[in-house]
Amino acid sequence: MTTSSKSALTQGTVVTGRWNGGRYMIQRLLGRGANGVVYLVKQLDNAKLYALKMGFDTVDIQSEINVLKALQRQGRRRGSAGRDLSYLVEVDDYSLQGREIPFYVMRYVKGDPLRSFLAKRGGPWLSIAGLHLLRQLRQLHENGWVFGDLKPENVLVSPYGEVELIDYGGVSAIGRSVKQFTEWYDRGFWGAGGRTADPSYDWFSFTVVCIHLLAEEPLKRAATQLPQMRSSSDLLAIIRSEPALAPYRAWMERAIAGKFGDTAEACQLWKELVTSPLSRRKPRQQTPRWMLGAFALALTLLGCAIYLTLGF
Ligand SMILES: Nc1ncnc2c1ncn2[C@@H]1O[C@H](COP(=O)(O)OP(=O)(O)OP(=O)(O)O)[C@@H](O)[C@H]1O
Repeated sequence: MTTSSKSALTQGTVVTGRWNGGRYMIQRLLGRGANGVVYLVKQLDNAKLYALKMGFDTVDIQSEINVLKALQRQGRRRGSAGRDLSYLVEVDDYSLQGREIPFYVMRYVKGDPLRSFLAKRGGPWLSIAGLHLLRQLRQLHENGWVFGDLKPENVLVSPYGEVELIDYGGVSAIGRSVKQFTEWYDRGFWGAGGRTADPSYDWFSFTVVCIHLLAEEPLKRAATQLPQMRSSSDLLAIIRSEPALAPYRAWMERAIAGKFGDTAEACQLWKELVTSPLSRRKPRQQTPRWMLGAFALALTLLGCAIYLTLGF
């Protein structure tokens, strides 16, 4: 695909599907990645907002669509009330300057990427967002898929810590090779295992994502060593020494070693640590009064989110 599909469509442009005739008006650009451009659009028939992704490459976007369709079918078959049933809205082509550009329409996820969410809310919110993220991964794994390219940019978080995975371009069937990955979060990069798609591949990436978000500097130092020096021991050393990771230490050691029975167990253990006293311990140093107030408010909000998530 040439630059015509890579350059952004302007606000107000109406994208009409060639085969189904769906009409979507571009509201604004949501983001741009390696595989496509994503717009916020309004469906003209019902004025609902959606996210519309236009692919740069027909093969890449088609494989993403195939995964989303398969997830939808599996969700229907199992009668799951999961999100996948409504995530993919429609698939079509858009004719632009004599070219057919494949696109798909999906649910618009209103949220912040994981990094900005934690920057706004504070590190302890990783407990709740992490639990939601693990539940999303469990759903995928139980349906026979591995997410593969797990990284902070592919995780959008709602104000209460609910999580949506976006970008299904890296999803692979369990047992196949992981088809898309990003160095730091890749088990192979750390010499810690192969790139066969199995649930433990995602547990590993999940752990490096958490380390990246809570202990960026030591991770950066370890990742920029010579490849022959790099190993999972570097990650374990960070996990064991960084105070911000202390609440998650035991869980992360198991994740790096791939030692959960399945992702349901990984979720259960994460849930237990989220509710353990260590993860809720308050900082001890002298803190200005206004900051204590803000901290108390943040703790209350976090408490509410945990309450809602765990369904007490
Ligand atoms: N459903 C959605 N709702 C809201 N925003 C979205 C949605 N899907 C994607 N985005 C935004 O668009 C950006 C690019 O989307 P996406 O990651 O799917 O593209 P990509 O080309 O596959 O990216 P990558 O380079 O990571 O492979 C995302 O970072 C996000 O900000």
